[in-house]
Amino acid sequence: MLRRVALMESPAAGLPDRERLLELIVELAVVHGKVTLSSGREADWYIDMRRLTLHHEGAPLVGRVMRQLTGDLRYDVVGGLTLGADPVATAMLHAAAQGQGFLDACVVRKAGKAHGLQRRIEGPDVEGRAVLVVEDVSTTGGSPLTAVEALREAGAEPVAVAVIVDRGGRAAVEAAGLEYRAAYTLADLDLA
Ligand SMILES: O=P(O)(O)OC[C@H]1O[C@H](OP(=O)(O)OP(=O)(O)O)[C@H](O)[C@@H]1O
Ligand SMILES: O=C(O)c1cc(=O)[nH]c(=O)[nH]1
Repeated sequence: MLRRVALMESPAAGLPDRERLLELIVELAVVHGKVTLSSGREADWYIDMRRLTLHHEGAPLVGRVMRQLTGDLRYDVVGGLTLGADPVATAMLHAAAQGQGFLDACVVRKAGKAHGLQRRIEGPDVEGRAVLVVEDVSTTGGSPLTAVEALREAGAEPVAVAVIVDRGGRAAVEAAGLEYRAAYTLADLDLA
């Protein structure tokens, strides 16, 4: 029990994981200024989650917070559309490896590879397995839904979509009949 409490706190700041991760997102990832989003839409701010998910303190926190967010779901593979999803999935794999049980990760390519084994989904085989689809930030929900489609084509069963920050993807994912979980909303980041 003592060990579990210790794992849920960020040693660097002495804060609970969820609070420290939120601090880091605001500090490292939120950028104000004109940007074009993946969907082609214009926006006045951007959340560059790669600055967080590839950060020495951010990555382990991402793994623990996302595992806590999805602790009641049954899945044994985690992954999503490359590139944003990749460090989220591997952080969760490492968090799981430090606890009980196991978790494999996968990477869904944006397009199938033309050489080598020509796989669209990289990593251990996902056929017949329950997969949690993840994202760093979700705006239209298009990226996780592309991953869901590719995983189904490969014979996997996507069980839910989990994102670190929801920028608006919930409606599309839920309309596609999938459960959607977000660790933080725009209100948490004072961006709503
Ligand atoms: O909800 P959506 O409208 O799909 O937008 C969000 C996506 O945008 C970003 O990735 P991006 O498309 O910039 O590509 P990258 O992961 O290769 O950086 C982000 O990592 C999400 O995957
Ligand atoms: O919609 C996007 O493309 C997008 C928004 C955002 O805040 N961050 C990001 O990486 N992508």
